[in-house]
Amino acid sequence: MGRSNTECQWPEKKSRNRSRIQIAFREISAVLVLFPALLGLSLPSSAWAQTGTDAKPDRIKANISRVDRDFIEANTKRSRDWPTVGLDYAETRFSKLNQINTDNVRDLGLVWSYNLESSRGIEATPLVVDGIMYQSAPWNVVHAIDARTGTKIWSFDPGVDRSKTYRGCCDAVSRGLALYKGKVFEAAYDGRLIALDAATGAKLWETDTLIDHDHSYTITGAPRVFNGKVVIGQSGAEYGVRGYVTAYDSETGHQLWRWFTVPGDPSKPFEDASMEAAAKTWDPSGKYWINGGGGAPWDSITFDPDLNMVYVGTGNGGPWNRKLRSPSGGDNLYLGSIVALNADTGRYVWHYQETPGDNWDYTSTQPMILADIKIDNVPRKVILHAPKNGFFFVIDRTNGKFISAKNFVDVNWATGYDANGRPIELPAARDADQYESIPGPDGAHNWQPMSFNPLTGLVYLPAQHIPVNLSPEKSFVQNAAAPGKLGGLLGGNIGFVFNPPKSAPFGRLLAWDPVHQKEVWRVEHVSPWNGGTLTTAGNLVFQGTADGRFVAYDAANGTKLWEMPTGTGAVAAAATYMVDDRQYISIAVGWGGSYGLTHRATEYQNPGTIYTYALGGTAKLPAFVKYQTEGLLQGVKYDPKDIREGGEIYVAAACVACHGVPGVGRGGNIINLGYVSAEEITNLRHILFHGPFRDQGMPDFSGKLTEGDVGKLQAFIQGTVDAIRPKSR
Ligand SMILES: O=C(O)c1cc(C(=O)O)c2c(n1)C(=O)C(=O)c1cc(C(=O)O)[nH]c1-2
Ligand SMILES: [Ca+2]
Repeated sequence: MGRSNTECQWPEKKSRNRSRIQIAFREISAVLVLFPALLGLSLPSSAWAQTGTDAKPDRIKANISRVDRDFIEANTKRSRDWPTVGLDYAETRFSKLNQINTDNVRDLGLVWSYNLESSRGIEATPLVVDGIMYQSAPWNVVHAIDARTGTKIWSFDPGVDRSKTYRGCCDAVSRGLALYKGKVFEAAYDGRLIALDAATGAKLWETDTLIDHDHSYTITGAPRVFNGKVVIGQSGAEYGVRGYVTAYDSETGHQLWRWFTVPGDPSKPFEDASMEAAAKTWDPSGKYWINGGGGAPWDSITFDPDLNMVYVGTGNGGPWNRKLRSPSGGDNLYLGSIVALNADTGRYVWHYQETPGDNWDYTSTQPMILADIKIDNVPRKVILHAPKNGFFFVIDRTNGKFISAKNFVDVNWATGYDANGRPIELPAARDADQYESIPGPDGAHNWQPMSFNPLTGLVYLPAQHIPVNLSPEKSFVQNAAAPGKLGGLLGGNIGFVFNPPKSAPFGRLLAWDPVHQKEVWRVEHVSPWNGGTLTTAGNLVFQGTADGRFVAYDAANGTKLWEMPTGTGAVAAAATYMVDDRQYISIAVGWGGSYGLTHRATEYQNPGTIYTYALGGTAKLPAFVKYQTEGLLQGVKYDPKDIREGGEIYVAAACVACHGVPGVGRGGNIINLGYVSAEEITNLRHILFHGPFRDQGMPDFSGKLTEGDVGKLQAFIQGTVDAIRPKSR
């Protein structure tokens, strides 16, 4: 599906006189987007006018105590509140509110803004019940806010050790919170599940959800709560972990059940029959269990109260390259799958594997929507899903049977799915020594939530194209992963690639008809990595964009009806709710996440901010802060013969993942090393060894890089910048 986008070109194609090396390095910035989150920028925090709150703890306690299954199901009928991350159990992000609609949306104005005082990605949709808003920010700082006025009620900082941020691949993000019977639940980056008193922010209990701390586990996903159980997965499949989901008692934090996504060491007893079955699809000669095999369920978990099933979206293989993980092949269950579990026991019920034998970081963790739709005039209970691999899936959620799949952007790894729901693969995608992966590892759709409007019958999907050249990693050391350690990255599929991808990246908003599996309308954006969507009974779709706008479209045809600037790129999805009979819309903005670490599409770098809008709102936007850097790096001494080896170190030590390619692009939410002062690069050893940015998550390279490596890195950084510096005539 999808017209090809030929008018966009890589910028370098327009200029002719560039050396091969600079082109290579430019393309690496698009290639390697998935490693430890390092430097943040410290931002000035502006003063925000706030007008107070009358939200007293007793009132909050009384209201949030009501949030249980009955409340959430009742709210699904009217959408007055936004009590769960995806609005309802089905995670439709379709609000029945229509006070704001296509006729009056032009009168939408700002009511308040709230400074989250952060410089990293904001990915969470706020929860709002009875006018009390709960928002999670980077490193899991939780804010409780009066939604009428934007006044802080309380905030809670769980004290995540920021110097360990490099343990995760893709920024210090949190995808949201959960509410249940008077408590706020959050899963912290360091693996703790924490219950807070919704009225006061006091910690009620916390539990360590990680099975070990030697492997590089983190958590970025939102917990889900149902029937007194808090369910959470974790992240780390780029770094060698074994994925699992666990349910905890919402009152006490005691573990109730756990289900692993991939099998463990076959010489030990299997945890359950589903693991025994899965092990048959892995080649034990890969010794995959030493590093876990992957499958980290780092985002989507949904619940169907009627079927009493929990649906888990599982992650990619670790390492990505199947030849290293499972040398003789195999589907490697349950990577890249949707798995249904019994909600009471966590026992496996069914699975559908969207990407058998993953080789490309094609996770199925992307947000699911449970919908009841008619297909061939027969009512079906389905899951709508657009995982990274570029196909839109409709799956029967009662039994996991494949109904249909269609690519929603161009893909080059498979031509389609057969009637049994198996992809028809193109051999080059696994066998080529160098392969332009489309979709690339950032996916044709990533975690940015889609929404489904039953009135239009359309899914609003933030789609993208970020091609990446993959090549088997020559220096890969089997089962020796450790972030920030030379040669220890677990990609296994990312060599030092010299040729740029042939196609240009893009981002677009798609309106997708899941019944007929076809695109109905699209909006082209200036950049990939745009926000999740919200749709309403006012016939509207709302989306934040990478280039710093919050936009409303007509849900039927995609006509743009309204927009406001946001002062930074927006990636999270918005929420809407009623307070005192007035409909509000809130979005938390803050540029970041995997692609956002190294790329940007705005000239502004405002701190993470919640914007709240209503009809007739007249509040002023906060001042926008220009993104500023030093000029192009100049004057660092180096030996040109060190450039190439320095580049290999720059890739292997994962510098490129957070800092991009020196001088190519001016950085995402982390600085590009081509735009810092010569002193900083001259003194690089002081930054690499026991350096000053450890408290922002940069690894300490002591003992991992040598003094000689430092000189080579300096050569690569300054040499690359010199290669691309515009020549004076
Ligand atoms: O395999 C994993 O464990 C894992 C974890 C995460 C994460 O926790 O954020 C991401 C990914 N993979 C990933 O592949 C990916 O594209 C990605 C994007 C983002 C983000 O927040 O922007 N996280 C992640
Ligand atoms: Ca991944």
